[in-house]
Amino acid sequence: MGIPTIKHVRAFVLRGGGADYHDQADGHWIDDHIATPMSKYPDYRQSRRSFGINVLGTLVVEIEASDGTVGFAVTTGGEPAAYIVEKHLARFIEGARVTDIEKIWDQMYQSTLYYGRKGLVINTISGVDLALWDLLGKIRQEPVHQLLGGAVRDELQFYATGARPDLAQKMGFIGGKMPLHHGPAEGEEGLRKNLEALATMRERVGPDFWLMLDCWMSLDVNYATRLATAAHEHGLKWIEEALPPDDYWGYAALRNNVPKGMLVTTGEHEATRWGFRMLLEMGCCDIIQPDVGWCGGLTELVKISALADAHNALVIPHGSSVYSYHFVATRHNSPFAEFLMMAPKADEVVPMFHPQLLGEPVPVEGRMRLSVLDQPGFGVTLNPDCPLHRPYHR
Ligand SMILES: C[C@H](O)[C@H](O)[C@@H](O)[C@@H](O)C(=O)O
Ligand SMILES: [Mg+2]
Repeated sequence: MGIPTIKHVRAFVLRGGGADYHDQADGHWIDDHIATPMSKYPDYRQSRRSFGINVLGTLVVEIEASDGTVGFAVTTGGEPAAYIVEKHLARFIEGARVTDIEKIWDQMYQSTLYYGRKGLVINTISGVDLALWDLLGKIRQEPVHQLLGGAVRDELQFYATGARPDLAQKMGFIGGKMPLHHGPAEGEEGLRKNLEALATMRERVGPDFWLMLDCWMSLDVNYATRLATAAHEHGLKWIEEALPPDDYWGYAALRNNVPKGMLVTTGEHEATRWGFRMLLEMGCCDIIQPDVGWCGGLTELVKISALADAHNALVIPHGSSVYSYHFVATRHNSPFAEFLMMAPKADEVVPMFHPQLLGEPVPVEGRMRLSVLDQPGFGVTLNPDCPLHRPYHR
């Protein structure tokens, strides 16, 4: 029987958590006075939703093959991403074979170069790419990690991102990454509070549990250097995304400045092999953290990971649920993974993309057996209780 072709691609939008996981209600740790590049404006300091971190919402890409199989994926993109899928990218997808993943990726990328390259357009391409991998896995009745060449480990281990590394330690995670709460605009008092928060958590977790700070692009080289230097005495394992993504020169300087043994990490808002080539060749970081739903999808992340491997850099994808789990399982230079604690008080394990995906696995005692991922494709289905809206129906 011939290779099925793609009959339809459909783009829907969803609100309320899920892939746009910053889209949460009041009182959630993930929106509690976290330092950002907007923190210099007091009106936008308390809440990231106030400046629009959740403005896009979730893009759902659904791809239906000629044999009736349907693959899908979710990522951050919402209505503008749906427009790009339906009005632009659909022409490269419909009519292609389900195995034409590389060709479709190249045509989507090259055809949007004049307005894409990073951000929303690459998020959108990522969503289509992930849906194509899900579709191929479902047609071949294989999990995506097998399509990628197979797992290199039987179990994944996770660090937890959230407000409570002390609770994450009790739950069996290998480390805890805390959001930084104060940026340079809050001066010496803010720096002192940042360090007090770290010292308090170190006191609670003891000397060996990994503690990291996520700075979400909010700092400058001098502030980040002072923070890292002072945080060294509290055993900070890595300082994450201290600077804006385009400041490759700043990251290279920061990596020279931080105390020996402290890691510099970044990449969740970087995109494509060319962006990560810059980070790697300019010596910006020790660990790259691409988000597979934002960097170009799985097809691009495979290329990025090979580049990193040649530079002896680890690839620890920014938490993106099953999409990063299947990838991490297959890469020797991805020895652990991120799990974002999406419970409002970071006090229990809930699925990262809750409530959008049925069958979404979660770490147990900070770990995930590979067998949990042995379903066709990415092994999840869309929650029918989430009301899909197709804004650009064709
Ligand atoms: C916790 C951070 O502020 C972000 O919300 C988080 O999504 C991201 O930076 C991460 O590394 O998980
Ligand atoms: Mg981060």
